[in-house]
Amino acid sequence: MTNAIEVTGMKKVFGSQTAIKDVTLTIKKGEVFGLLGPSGSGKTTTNKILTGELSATSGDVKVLGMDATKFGTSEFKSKIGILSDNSSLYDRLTVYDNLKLFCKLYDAPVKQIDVILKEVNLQDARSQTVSKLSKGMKQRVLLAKALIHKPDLVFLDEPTSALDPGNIVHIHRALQRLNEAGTTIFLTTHNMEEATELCDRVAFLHNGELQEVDSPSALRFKYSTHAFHVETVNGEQLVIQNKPENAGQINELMTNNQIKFIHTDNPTLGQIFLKVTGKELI
Ligand SMILES: Nc1ncnc2c1ncn2[C@@H]1O[C@H](COP(=O)(O)OP(=O)(O)OP(=O)(O)O)[C@@H](O)[C@H]1O
Repeated sequence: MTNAIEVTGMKKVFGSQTAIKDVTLTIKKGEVFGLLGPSGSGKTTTNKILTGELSATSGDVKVLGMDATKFGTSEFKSKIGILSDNSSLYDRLTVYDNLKLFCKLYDAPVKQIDVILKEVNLQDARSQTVSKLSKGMKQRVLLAKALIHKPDLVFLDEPTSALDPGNIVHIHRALQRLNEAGTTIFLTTHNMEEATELCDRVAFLHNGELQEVDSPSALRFKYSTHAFHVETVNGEQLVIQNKPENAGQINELMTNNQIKFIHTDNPTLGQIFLKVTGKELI
């Protein structure tokens, strides 16, 4: 099995509202995949269907080779990790005791606690009571909880939303190390910088439909105007198309030491999303 997730024609209807229209998607094992979309686009619904919290109205959903009928089984639960809005901790217990409880629940060895606390850079907080932790530290404990049983695939719903830059860096580094060790990551976010930094591929979700699925780099190239933007030492702003016939102009500017700044037009994922859907990502 080389695919971690296989979704064909997935649809989810809530009463009169269709939250997910017709999503078809394959995610390979070992990938970091980002589902990007603004509020209400269907990210959480997708996540919940893939983790078994909700059933799709129609379509086929396979996760780690198992179809949706297996999503309630302990085998399925032992292979996936979840960090979402619903994830919680026991406030009155220490970080260590919280993780010890989850070790019991998942049948994971307690020696894994110190390994995972190191991964999220929280070794020094192991004896602290959870209620006394900052929001960012709590989020890192929640990530540790999602990873304590060494799942093959982790679902992360907005893992860094409203966190300060320091905590975001700790979480991103932990996710990168996790992925290097072979874990597949399914990330839902509306944070385009996060997606650009972490994801091998992203998909744009707009009104319950996928609009683009590709690597951030391929999307930025596809939607680039392929022009050089030059600011000269005299403050002149030039836009020069990246074409062989313009090589002489750039060469002349360089030879005469006229270039103050030069950069290619690299649209951000947020700008591309706006171009594709007509909507802001946030
Ligand atoms: N249980 C539910 N009952 C009715 N409608 C729902 C339910 N859950 C989600 N929806 C609707 O489905 C659509 C998609 O919601 P969803 O929560 O998946 O979006 P989202 O992209 O995760 O948004 P956010 O970033 O704000 O969490 C929304 O219009 C929402 O109102």
